[in-house]
Amino acid sequence: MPKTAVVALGGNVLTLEGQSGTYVEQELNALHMAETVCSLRDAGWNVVLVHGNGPQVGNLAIQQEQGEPLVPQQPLFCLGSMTQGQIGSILTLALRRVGGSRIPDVASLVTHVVVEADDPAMDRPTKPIGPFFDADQATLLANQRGWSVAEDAGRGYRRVVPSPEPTRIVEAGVIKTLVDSGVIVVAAGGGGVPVVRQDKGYTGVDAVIDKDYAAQQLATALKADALVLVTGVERVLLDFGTPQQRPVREMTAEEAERHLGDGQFPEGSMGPKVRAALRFIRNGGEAAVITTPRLVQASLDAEAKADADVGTRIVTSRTQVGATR
Ligand SMILES: Nc1ncnc2c1ncn2[C@@H]1O[C@H](COP(=O)(O)OP(=O)(O)O)[C@@H](O)[C@H]1O
Ligand SMILES: NC(=O)OP(=O)(O)O
Repeated sequence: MPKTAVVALGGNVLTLEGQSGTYVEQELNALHMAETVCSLRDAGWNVVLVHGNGPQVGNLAIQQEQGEPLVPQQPLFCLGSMTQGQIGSILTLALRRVGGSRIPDVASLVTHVVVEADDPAMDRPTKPIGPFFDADQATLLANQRGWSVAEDAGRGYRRVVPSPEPTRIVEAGVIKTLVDSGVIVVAAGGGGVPVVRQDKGYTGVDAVIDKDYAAQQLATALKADALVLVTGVERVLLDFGTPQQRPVREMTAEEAERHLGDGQFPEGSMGPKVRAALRFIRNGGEAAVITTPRLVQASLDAEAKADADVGTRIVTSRTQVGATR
């Protein structure tokens, strides 16, 4: 029975820092990610890809604003579904191009994720979307357009929107059926389209769910063997951004919890990744990995030698002596 990895891919991996988000940029960046997924397939893993959409959904929201009054704006949750189509298509094309006959079918699934209507996060915008601005531009845009803006992990200012906790993946059952039959599935993109339960069915709410938390929910629901959080840094760093910063090769759940409690990982960047990894382990998962596309394969190798070039592994119990550096 092949193992299953749920791989979360940051929106910032598709639109790199300094890029504006053209189609060609995203297409090229997706090819790198496709190489990683194809190597995982070659190593016998079933793969579910959960992509971010922060840069893309924010760009789309600006395009919507510019379109007024010629065409009506669509709600934010609906823009989330549009980015699932956009990025799902880019990833599918990249996988087919890189994988050719090596890979089976690829399916990108519009996915809805249930949130609670009374989640306090709905009144507290925290999720950065769209382009980066300097402080003056951000203040101007906030005044002109009624945006909430905030500083994003030392990289500049961005629009921020509510980001409630995902509680259930509506399409988890069909995703499992596809994965079990060997299909590479792109699902819960952008954290999923946020919906709340109604008497009959669901209705969308204006928010952007954190894709790392949605990926964890999905990984737990699928009883996946690994949760892989792909981002722009090879390893999680302790004392990030200080002269004392140092990489972590392996953290037990207890250590991850302690470092989170000590405020080592900022909300809106590394915090959700470490918390998602921790939740996966606490809900029965074996190992979670945080790294760049280049090191995914090696990082999933639990037997990797102590000096191997790997990312950060979050595990139930220590596998390597002296692995936390
Ligand atoms: N403790 C830390 N260790 C490593 N990177 C950190 C840490 N704290 C903040 N970061 C920053 O967080 C970024 C990852 O978060 P983000 O860019 O939001 O992720 P995503 O790839 O999902 O878009 C890293 O590239 C790094 O700049
Ligand atoms: N939805 C989401 O978490 O997107 P990013 O990973 O791009 O921030």
